[in-house]
Amino acid sequence: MLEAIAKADTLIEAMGWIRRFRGKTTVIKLGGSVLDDDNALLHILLDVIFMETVGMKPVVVHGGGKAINRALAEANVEPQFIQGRRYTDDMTLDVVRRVLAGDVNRHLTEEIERLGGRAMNLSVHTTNVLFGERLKLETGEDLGHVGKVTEVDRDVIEGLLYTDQVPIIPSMCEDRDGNLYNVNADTAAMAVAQALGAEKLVFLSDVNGVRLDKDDPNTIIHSLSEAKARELIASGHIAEGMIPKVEACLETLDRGVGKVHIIDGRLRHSLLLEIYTSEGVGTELFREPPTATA
Ligand SMILES: Nc1ncnc2c1ncn2[C@@H]1O[C@H](COP(=O)(O)OP(=O)(O)O)[C@@H](O)[C@H]1O
Ligand SMILES: CC(=O)N[C@@H](CCC(=O)OP(=O)(O)O)C(=O)O
Repeated sequence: MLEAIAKADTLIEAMGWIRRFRGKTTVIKLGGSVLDDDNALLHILLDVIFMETVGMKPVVVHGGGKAINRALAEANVEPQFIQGRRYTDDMTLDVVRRVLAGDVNRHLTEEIERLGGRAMNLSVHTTNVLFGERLKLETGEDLGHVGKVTEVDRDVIEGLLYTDQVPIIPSMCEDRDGNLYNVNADTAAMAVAQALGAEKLVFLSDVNGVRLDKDDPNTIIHSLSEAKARELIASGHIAEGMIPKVEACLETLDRGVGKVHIIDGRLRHSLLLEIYTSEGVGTELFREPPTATA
């Protein structure tokens, strides 16, 4: 009996948070690292279903870099990255379309349905909602079929949210002529969060947050200002895959998304802990208010 009462207490405690976020959109970015961990993924998807059940509006944008690497290895193709983006030739684009917009996208959708939630896959194989153009690097290097999102079909996404379905969106886009592009999933999530004016954008990765020393979890920075983040990128403390993630966070804050977090997808219920506890988990990025001039 006491145990049941404690459970009821927990529900009552959560009521304030549930009220606060009911009807608000949260964009959740799932990266290759958590997509590859079945146990972590199970608990993330349960959290997503819980959010949807209590009236929040979760939208999932996903990558699948590791699954793409595996499929390329089977075809004896060595992955090639330029400034954190995958060089994407015709053959690689076919793999990205099959693996990311096909297998991974379908798997996530089917898992949510299997666990009792409702989800809809919005990919280039079904209904595409991400439109864009070829990405040109300032250095002039050619990335092949790599794109950036310039337009998001809000109506389709909001239509699903209205009918309590979780949209599942892979990081590919299409241009006006029907050409397909491979998009970095962090930047795709950023574009979706901006277009929807999301309350929150949460990146689920395989680290506990942004760290001062990338190999030491104890050096996590819980609250990171824009100026400090830029300093850490310039000094090399923020490196590799964390660079596009932090840059996407900063650009998102510039465009009116309420809160941006990088959290550990392997920590059980990290998504719920982020939303329903005052301390939160992981790293929250923020912009300093403009300093008043005399
Ligand atoms: N300062 C840092 N703090 C935390 N992680 C960092 C940092 N600098 C580089 N990283 C690396 O960034 C990785 C996360 O980026 P990435 O592998 O692209 O994740 P995902 O697949 O989840 O998108 C971490 O596993 C870590 O190795
Ligand atoms: C252009 C580009 O680099 N696209 C990425 C898209 C997937 C991705 O970003 O996946 P993660 O989030 O798992 O890293 C790629 O081909 O790997």
